[in-house]
Amino acid sequence: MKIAIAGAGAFGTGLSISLASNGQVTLWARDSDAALAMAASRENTARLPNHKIPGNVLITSDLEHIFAADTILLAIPAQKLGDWLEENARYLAGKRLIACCKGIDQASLRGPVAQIEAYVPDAIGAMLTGPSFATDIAKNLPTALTLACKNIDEGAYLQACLSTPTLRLYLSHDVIGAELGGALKNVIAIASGVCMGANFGESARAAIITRGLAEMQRIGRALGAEPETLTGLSGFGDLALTCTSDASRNYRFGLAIGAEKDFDPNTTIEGAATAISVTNLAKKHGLDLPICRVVADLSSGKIDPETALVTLLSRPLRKE
Ligand SMILES: NC(=O)C1=CN([C@@H]2O[C@H](COP(=O)(O)OP(=O)(O)OC[C@H]3O[C@@H](n4cnc5c(N)ncnc54)[C@H](OP(=O)(O)O)[C@@H]3O)[C@@H](O)[C@H]2O)C=CC1
Ligand SMILES: O=C(CO)COP(=O)(O)O
Repeated sequence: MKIAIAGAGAFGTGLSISLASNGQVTLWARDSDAALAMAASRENTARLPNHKIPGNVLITSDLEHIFAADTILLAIPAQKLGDWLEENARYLAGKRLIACCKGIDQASLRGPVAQIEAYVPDAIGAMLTGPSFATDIAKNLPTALTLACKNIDEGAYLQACLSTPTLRLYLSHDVIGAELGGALKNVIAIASGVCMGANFGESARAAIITRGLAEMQRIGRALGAEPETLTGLSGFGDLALTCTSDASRNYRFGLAIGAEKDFDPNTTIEGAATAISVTNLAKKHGLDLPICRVVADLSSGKIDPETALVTLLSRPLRKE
């Protein structure tokens, strides 16, 4: 298997470091200066500083190197994936394309694998997702992820090739569940951060995490996801990590909203755009996802944390 990674952000770089323990890997950055600097210093100082990139990672801005691989990990933010796939579709036919991003596209309301299927129908689409900070992966700390692929033989092949002694992949055929878990946990992490930033308390955060999981299960049921996926690594596992750790950018974004502080607008915050996508998806399917809805309004500055709290608490009492 010839492995390439498109997207040299924190996650793409972390994955390249980890997968290099299995053999040669190609890492593609869209910016040629960034690629040259990384190749010279063997470090991604902008996105993943203080982690050495091994010599068997070819760092390039030349897409030809990506297209020479049969297996391409897509570590490009979810809102940018569709355009990238559309632009490069003719070179991606027949390849194994593994989405490593977490989100629902705002324009199409599709998850990452559905985007692959839409733009490159004859590729083998898969999803790599679950609780994993790029820094932990780069340090080869023990990590367990879900590899979801509808084609179970291809999935098993990818599981074997992309696992390392410290990166343990569990196989699933439930692509929709894996897409939804990764996407929604970021939305709930923002809510969790807002809760802590606004000093609503740890009990309230536990309620948000639990009711957030209920929203994940509600939309999962409507879209045909398997319940076990949403309580597995790619659902509950990633929700637990992201809702409780300062290392999460989505959680920190929520903290800043809660504390009414500024936040670097150049940070990748998948949950903000996805909150809007999910709210629209819920409308389309006649579902009530109140936490996702307030996160969409908080992220776009339409409401403040107090209003969000009143909105959530004043809803009619109901059965759990
Ligand atoms: N960081 C983490 O711990 C984890 C991240 N993920 C997921 O991985 C995905 C990427 O996140 P992450 O790497 O952290 O983000 P970063 O912000 O660190 O990097 C984003 C990368 O995407 C590139 N990029 C942005 N827009 C485009 C585009 N239009 N075409 C091609 N490349 C583009 C950026 O290039 P440039 O530098 O030139 O702007 C940059 O290399 C997200 O969906 C995230 O949820 C999943 C698990 C863990
Ligand atoms: O997805 C992640 C951990 O699994 C990374 O989370 P953030 O994008 O919030 O940093």
